[in-house]
Amino acid sequence: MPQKRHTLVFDLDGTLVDSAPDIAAAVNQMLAELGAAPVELSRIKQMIGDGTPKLMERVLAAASLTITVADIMPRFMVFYDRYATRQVTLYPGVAETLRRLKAASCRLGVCTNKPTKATHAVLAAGGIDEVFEAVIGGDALPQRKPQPEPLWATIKQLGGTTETSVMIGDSAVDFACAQAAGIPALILPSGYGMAEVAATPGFTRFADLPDVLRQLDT
Ligand SMILES: O=C(O)COP(=O)(O)O
Ligand SMILES: [Mg+2]
Repeated sequence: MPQKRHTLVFDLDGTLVDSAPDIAAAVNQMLAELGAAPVELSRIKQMIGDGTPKLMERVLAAASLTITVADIMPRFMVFYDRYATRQVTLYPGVAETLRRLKAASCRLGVCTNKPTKATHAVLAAGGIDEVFEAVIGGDALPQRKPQPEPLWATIKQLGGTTETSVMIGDSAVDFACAQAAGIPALILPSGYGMAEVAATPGFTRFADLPDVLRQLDT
């Protein structure tokens, strides 16, 4: 029997994959085209987690550019898709742990604020696309995390309920989304959004997940 909470919904950027170098490359290629100076990777990491429009708003502010997000977005997405899988890596233990959970009859989904096209490209590049039965990207619905709708949609596609589900993420956005949706969140300490949210005690590496899930039942 799988554990009580066996519908597992994962965040992508900063949780399953280290995608910040690719996102930074896309940002900085776009800035170069606009004649602006690059933004450091460490700063860009702090801008990831609320989706690409918010990322762009923060980048434009950091670079003191007055062009609007709406005007620059189509061009940024060209760079975003071009660079999406150049350097991306899975965090240690991710592929093995996901397969282990799947073998233990868990249903796995992704609920990310990353745009859908790049999400599928990253999952395929990491060789983990077939373990997920539901993938909801940041542009899939009118709402995005921390609003609960994309999380509820992922749970529904997985055939779960709020009683069977857990969100696994790396940021205050994931935490707030899980709270709004009415399910527990497990937050890793290694991601991008750690300035405003505490990591889940005992969850220091992705490979801890099966043990942390078992403890949720007790
Ligand atoms: O694209 C983003 O801003 C973040 O994506 P995430 O929801 O997978 O962390
Ligand atoms: Mg994230």
